[in-house]
Amino acid sequence: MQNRAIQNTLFIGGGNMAYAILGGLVRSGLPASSFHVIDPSPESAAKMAEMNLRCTVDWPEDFKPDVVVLAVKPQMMQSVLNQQAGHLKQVLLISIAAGVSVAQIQLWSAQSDARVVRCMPNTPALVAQGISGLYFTANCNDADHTTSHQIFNSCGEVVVVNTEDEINAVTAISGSGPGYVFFLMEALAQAAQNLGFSEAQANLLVNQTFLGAATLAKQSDDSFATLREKVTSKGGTTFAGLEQLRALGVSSAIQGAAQAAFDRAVELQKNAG
Ligand SMILES: NC(=O)C1=CN([C@@H]2O[C@H](COP(=O)(O)OP(=O)(O)OC[C@H]3O[C@@H](n4cnc5c(N)ncnc54)[C@H](OP(=O)(O)O)[C@@H]3O)[C@@H](O)[C@H]2O)C=CC1
Ligand SMILES: O=C(O)[C@@H]1CCC=N1
Repeated sequence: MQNRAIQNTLFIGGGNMAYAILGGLVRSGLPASSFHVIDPSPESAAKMAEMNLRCTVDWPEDFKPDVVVLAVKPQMMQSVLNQQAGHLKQVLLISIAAGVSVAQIQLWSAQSDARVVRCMPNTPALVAQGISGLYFTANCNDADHTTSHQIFNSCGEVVVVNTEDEINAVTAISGSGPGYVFFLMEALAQAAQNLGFSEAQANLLVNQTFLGAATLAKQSDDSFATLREKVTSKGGTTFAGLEQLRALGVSSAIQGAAQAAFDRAVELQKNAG
């Protein structure tokens, strides 16, 4: 059973990530009238209209939200919170911005006791296959926990972290993670085309390989390493391919990518302050 707050939620920022979360929420069966989006861009308004969601440039005087999701770029957060501070008293503030701290949100919204949740979702939320990290400030009440879980469970799975720094780590792994995965998919699809497949065939081969491997890994008790070994016949083709990945340092490169994303989240947090 949904509580009332989730059906009274305003998003500030209606870009890619807001669209994905709202897509998950609407597909979960919540009425479009539960939500309102503020975004100055006509493209965002058009995309929201596809889901029958109201999107305005200014604060809607006829919509009094219980929850406000802060979904603008980190660099915009200070000016947005300064501008909207008068509307944000008593509401639950859920920020999805990378590298913007609870202290900054409380300072910029002029509410030192604001109930703030830092959330790090990812774009597969759009197809209810997201994963979101949630960090709750101590002054969030039980209803805030329930509401936040309901919002992000409607878009996939939820992991609660106990320290704010862990949200930067979630950002580096699953927040940015789909970007790394799509990068790998692009590379494998290019390899398929190099071997003579059409673009459509290449995309089908790659899509189903990633989907199948991820589904198998999720449903299996085997570790990722064991699953990899089960594909790799002695002296066979996978072995030859993996040798090349090892020789080129792909594992270190991926760990380096996650570290760079983490460092950038920390840097954004420092610069924003
Ligand atoms: N994309 C992702 O995969 C993820 C993103 N995030 C976080 O989500 C947040 C949004 O990212 P993303 O959706 O990718 O970014 P987008 O640029 O797609 O969306 C931001 C939107 O906010 C709009 N905007 C700008 N100024 C204002 C304003 N004053 N009031 C209301 N809206 C405004 C922008 O309009 P305009 O374009 O006209 O400036 C744009 O439509 C970021 O903080 C990011 O860290 C978190 C997890 C994953
Ligand atoms: O790239 C970014 O900064 C955002 C945060 C995680 C995914 N996209």
